[in-house]
Amino acid sequence: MAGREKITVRHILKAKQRGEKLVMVTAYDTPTARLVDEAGVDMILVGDSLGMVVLGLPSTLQVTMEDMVRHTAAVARAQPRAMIVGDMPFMSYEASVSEAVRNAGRLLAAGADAVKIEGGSLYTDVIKAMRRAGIPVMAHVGLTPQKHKLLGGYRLVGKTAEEALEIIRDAEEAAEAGAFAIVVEFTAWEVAREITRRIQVPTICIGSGPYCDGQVLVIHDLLGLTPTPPPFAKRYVDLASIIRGAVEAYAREVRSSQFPAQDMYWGMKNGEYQRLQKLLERENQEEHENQG
Ligand SMILES: Nc1nc(=O)c2c([nH]1)NC[C@@H]1CN(c3ccc(C(=O)N[C@@H](CCC(=O)O)C(=O)O)cc3)CN21
Ligand SMILES: CC(C)C(=O)C(=O)O
Ligand SMILES: [Mg+2]
Repeated sequence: MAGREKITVRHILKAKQRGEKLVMVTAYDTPTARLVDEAGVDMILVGDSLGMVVLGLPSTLQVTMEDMVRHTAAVARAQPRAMIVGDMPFMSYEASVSEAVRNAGRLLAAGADAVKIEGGSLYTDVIKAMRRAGIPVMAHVGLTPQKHKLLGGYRLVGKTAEEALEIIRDAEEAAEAGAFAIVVEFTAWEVAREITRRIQVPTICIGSGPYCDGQVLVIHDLLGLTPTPPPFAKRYVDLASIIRGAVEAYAREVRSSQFPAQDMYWGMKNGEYQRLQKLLERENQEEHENQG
């Protein structure tokens, strides 16, 4: 998508009508948000994958509103042209509609342009209430990692006609309730294609094939910083090797006294070192006099 102006919900909807693919990637901090924005992505997802790729947590279930507010604010400080989507963490929108709207409001106040919730049919009340509050909301269907315990792990979903139908209904009802886009995660490709054909709002896919209006990837997977990435995550660069190599070079140079070299340290003003020596000598003498 060309142009310099801030990307809004209108742009995202128009992209589908024009047949232009949408590009989304995660970011969790200011410098990364700046870089992915300079690369020209349409949307930055401050994902709750934060917990797994940045905070070292076992799953996304441990991620809190406080985590999401802090990292959404960090991304917003990059002032990206891309739309910032803040993931609603586990238990921030399930217990009640009013709590969901309040928590979504916190993410917008932190700088998000929209929020994302995991679910479809079961969350139409939440989607409608957010719309009523003027909060753009993205839905997320297929594999929903916050429900991995119920789903039985992080597996491909929609492989049977019954399961496929359920996912298609999720997407349709979320769109009907007012979601402006739908993330379709790790479904059989036919399911994502069917959803993409049936709904007016764009589908943003991850691990669900090419017949979608856009794609999303976790930045650490794309950069090669995830030790065991999901099978659908393409690694565009091996940053892990690059980082390890750079730090090994630094360690070598410190141990061999090559770093810091002459051009990387600085001295006092002319004559000041000699004056310092005299000051130190005088202090030494005074100490002796006081003792004796
Ligand atoms: N780094 C990262 N990238 C992601 O895309 C991502 C996260 N983390 N965390 C949140 C969710 C979880 N996702 C995942 C995680 C693992 C698999 C995966 O490895 N699937 C295996 C089977 C694993 C199992 O059975 O336990 C597969 O081959 O299908 C898929 C999606 C996608 N999301
Ligand atoms: C995998 C994407 C869609 C996500 O929800 C996240 O990064 O948290
Ligand atoms: Mg997420």
